[in-house]
Amino acid sequence: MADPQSTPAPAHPPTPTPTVVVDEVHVTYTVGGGSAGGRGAATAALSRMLRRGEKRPTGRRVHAVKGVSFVAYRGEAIGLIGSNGSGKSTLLKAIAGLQPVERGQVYTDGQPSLLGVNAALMNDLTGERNVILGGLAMGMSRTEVRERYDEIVDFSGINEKDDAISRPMGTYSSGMGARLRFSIAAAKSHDVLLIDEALSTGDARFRRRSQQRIDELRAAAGTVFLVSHSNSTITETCERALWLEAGTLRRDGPAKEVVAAYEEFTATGATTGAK
Ligand SMILES: Nc1ncnc2c1ncn2[C@@H]1O[C@H](COP(=O)(O)OP(=O)(O)OP(=O)(O)O)[C@@H](O)[C@H]1O
Repeated sequence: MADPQSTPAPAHPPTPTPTVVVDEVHVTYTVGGGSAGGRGAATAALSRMLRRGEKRPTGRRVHAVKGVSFVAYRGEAIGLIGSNGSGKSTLLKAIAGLQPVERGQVYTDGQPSLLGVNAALMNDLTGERNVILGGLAMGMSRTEVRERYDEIVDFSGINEKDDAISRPMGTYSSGMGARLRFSIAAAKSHDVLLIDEALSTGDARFRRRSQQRIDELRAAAGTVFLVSHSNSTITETCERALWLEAGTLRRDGPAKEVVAAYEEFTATGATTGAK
């Protein structure tokens, strides 16, 4: 009988589990066109009166994402790169379900969480209150938030010099705010974590810590998407990258190869669709 020690079972790589399927997605914004609601309602009404009889202008359409398709799998960290205005943030918002899709479909397995530099924390409240509210908003229980509180504050590093956590968030530098936001979001494991530029504002030490945490989140079977203009952050953090240009997917593959192609493209000054 064969010794089971000496004849290892044939290696069958585990079947990858899809977590996000983006199928021919189009996202369009309508800009202007005389919206009567909100802050400018009186001005809009006045300009309508003055223009009475003129043909009403229709809203200008910005086709931000144009037929993008890909499948993301459990355990992947995927970088999104591309010129300003190429549709990266819009695509993340569409995956998070925060931006309606005009055509096509987004399927996600589990709840996606979008962590943006502008993620809504309250400037008037202290860092401490924001950690609690942010934790609750992400679906943690009060007990979980209490248990993780010190860890979140330590991870953010914002209390290293003084007691910044007891100050209103409005007094933080943009880097400090971004670090606290990342720390709150990263305290919980996510099925699909979408990070928009949050890492680029931190200092080198914080970036290293964040990368480690992203690796842990991936190991906990999540999928991480990371939008960044730092090519080195993308290649250090992600093994796969998607390059968007003017709303279309130019390349999808190993991060190093995609970043190299993008660098070649930017070196020639051929950027299109820049804001
Ligand atoms: N709320 C909005 N209303 C109208 N147009 C928008 C809106 N948000 C984005 N756009 C437009 O959609 C296009 C894609 O923008 P998006 O922010 O997704 O690009 P991006 O690749 O994330 O850019 P950046 O690298 O500069 O952050 C741009 O032309 C932008 O002007």
